Amino acid sequence: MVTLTLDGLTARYGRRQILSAITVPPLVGGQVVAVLGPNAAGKSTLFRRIFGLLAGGGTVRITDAISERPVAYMPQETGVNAVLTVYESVLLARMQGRRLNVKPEDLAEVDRALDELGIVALGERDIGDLSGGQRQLVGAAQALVQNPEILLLDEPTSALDLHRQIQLLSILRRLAKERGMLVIAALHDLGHALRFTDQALILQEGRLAACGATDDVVTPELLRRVFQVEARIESCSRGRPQLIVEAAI
Ligand SMILES: Nc1ncnc2c1ncn2[C@@H]1O[C@H](COP(=O)(O)OP(=O)(O)OP(=O)(O)O)[C@@H](O)[C@H]1O
Repeated sequence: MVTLTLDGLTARYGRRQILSAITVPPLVGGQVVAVLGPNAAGKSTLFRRIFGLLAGGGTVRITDAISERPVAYMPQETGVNAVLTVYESVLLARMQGRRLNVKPEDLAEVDRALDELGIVALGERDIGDLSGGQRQLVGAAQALVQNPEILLLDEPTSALDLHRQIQLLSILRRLAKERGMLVIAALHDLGHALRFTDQALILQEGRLAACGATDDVVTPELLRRVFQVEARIESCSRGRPQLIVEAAI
């Protein structure tokens, strides 16, 4: 199974240090990992550093990958500056780094990604004409169509309605298990993190405040210390953890 190890990662913008020595024990495929933290904690910077868009100290080690390009990345903001249909944009994402020699299996993968995300009906629409939420699902399709072993998603649910948030997180969880994929997603909804993710990395001011099984790590004490909210975690009638926020501190 693919494994990602982060060892002493640092990153800076100009002279400003953003990430300080982020060391994370091996993250193994088949699970969903949440990257959590307040605004400006360094979540997007960590994704850019892992994907190689940003240089810095420390090492990003990927072991036991099968493909040559095992990582796909969906940024927080997916710019739309091309006149392409949704289908074309997802196909283009599929062909990244390869000659534009489209094979039937490439088209099948595009169909599969659109189908997984429930956006087949958007296929012929221009991406520039989509709503924010629709565009976010297309961004997820563009990442998924690459059949990555490691999928990095920067706030993939921020523009989605509640139904689609739950749908996308459920799909990611299923695909992680089915394909042995390592899904790493930045999330602001800690309740969703508790329900849909196996592990969590908590960032605070560019440092790793905690990491481990989400249930173990997201505690009232951490919510107070890092997220500055007074909150409880209770079990719902189905035994799932439920986050109840009392107040901002
Ligand atoms: N291109 C850039 N140039 C300079 N500073 C940047 C740049 N991008 C981000 N920063 C700074 O780096 C820090 C971390 O930003 P980052 O976007 O990684 O945070 P984040 O945890 O993803 O935040 P959010 O939850 O608000 O999306 C912030 O202080 C931000 O102002």
